[in-house]
Amino acid sequence: MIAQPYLSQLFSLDGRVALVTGGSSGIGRAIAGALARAGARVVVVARGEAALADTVDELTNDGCRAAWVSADLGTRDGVRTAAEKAADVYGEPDILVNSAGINLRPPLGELTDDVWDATMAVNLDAPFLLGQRFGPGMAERGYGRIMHITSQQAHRAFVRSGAYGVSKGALESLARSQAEAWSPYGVTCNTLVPGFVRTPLNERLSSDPATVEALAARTLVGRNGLPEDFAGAAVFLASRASAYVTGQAVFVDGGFSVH
Ligand SMILES: NC(=O)c1ccc[n+]([C@@H]2O[C@H](COP(=O)([O-])OP(=O)(O)OC[C@H]3O[C@@H](n4cnc5c(N)ncnc54)[C@H](O)[C@@H]3O)[C@@H](O)[C@H]2O)c1
Repeated sequence: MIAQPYLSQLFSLDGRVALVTGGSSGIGRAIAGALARAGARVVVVARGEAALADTVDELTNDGCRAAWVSADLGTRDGVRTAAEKAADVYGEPDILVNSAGINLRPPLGELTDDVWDATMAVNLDAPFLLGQRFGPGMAERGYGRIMHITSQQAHRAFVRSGAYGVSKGALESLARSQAEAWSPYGVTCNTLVPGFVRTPLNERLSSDPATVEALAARTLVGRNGLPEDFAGAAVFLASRASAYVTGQAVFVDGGFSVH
């Protein structure tokens, strides 16, 4: 039987350090906030200093411990430099959340090498490199939580899936590889799969009310997602409560994927 004090400790992130890429906007920002409010010290890594500073101000004003690192995760040097700067703040992370992502939407027929490379760099290479940098240390310390934010497009074709769907499908596979390598050492690796969430990522799609309504109608809950919908799942996957959950795709999509 699980005693009550033990149950609340299960979800606590006190003493943990988290690195959240894309933590200055949308889903990543909501996750960074949730992890910080659950007790973690959080470093947000993204592009754009104003949004980063604003995110960290919000958290520190709320009594949380948070810091930011500005980086271009679209280059390998950018990722490596960001990783070292982030680790300098509170030490190596126990929790790594890869939320930074881009969705350039040319149909496959019009896809250039440049769009392909840029998509893979941010959506797939950066999560891989950060995992390689921090996963072994987590395994050595006996506790780690890696989460990647993927997409419905990892699981089925959509209009203009192009490079984006491929990058997210590969990220699902990366999570399983990481889970296979590190789960025996206390490091779980999972993905969070959103439905449609209005954020700067899909500004153009979001500006068409008919599309937004049609997407909401495809959920079982009857509405599109909000960044805050990811808070609970992220705290669960970051905490000791999820010790036996690894290599999984956790759909936070209001039932979109099963409707
Ligand atoms: N919004 C949705 O409907 C939706 C659906 C499925 C999947 N996703 C995924 O969720 C994740 C978060 O998306 P969001 O909707 O919150 O997007 P967003 O545009 O609100 O945030 C993206 C974040 O990534 C960062 N970023 C982008 N390119 C970067 C780069 N080169 N270097 C450093 N940082 C960079 C941005 O600075 C920002 O913080 C993405 O991986 C996205 O693919 C979103």
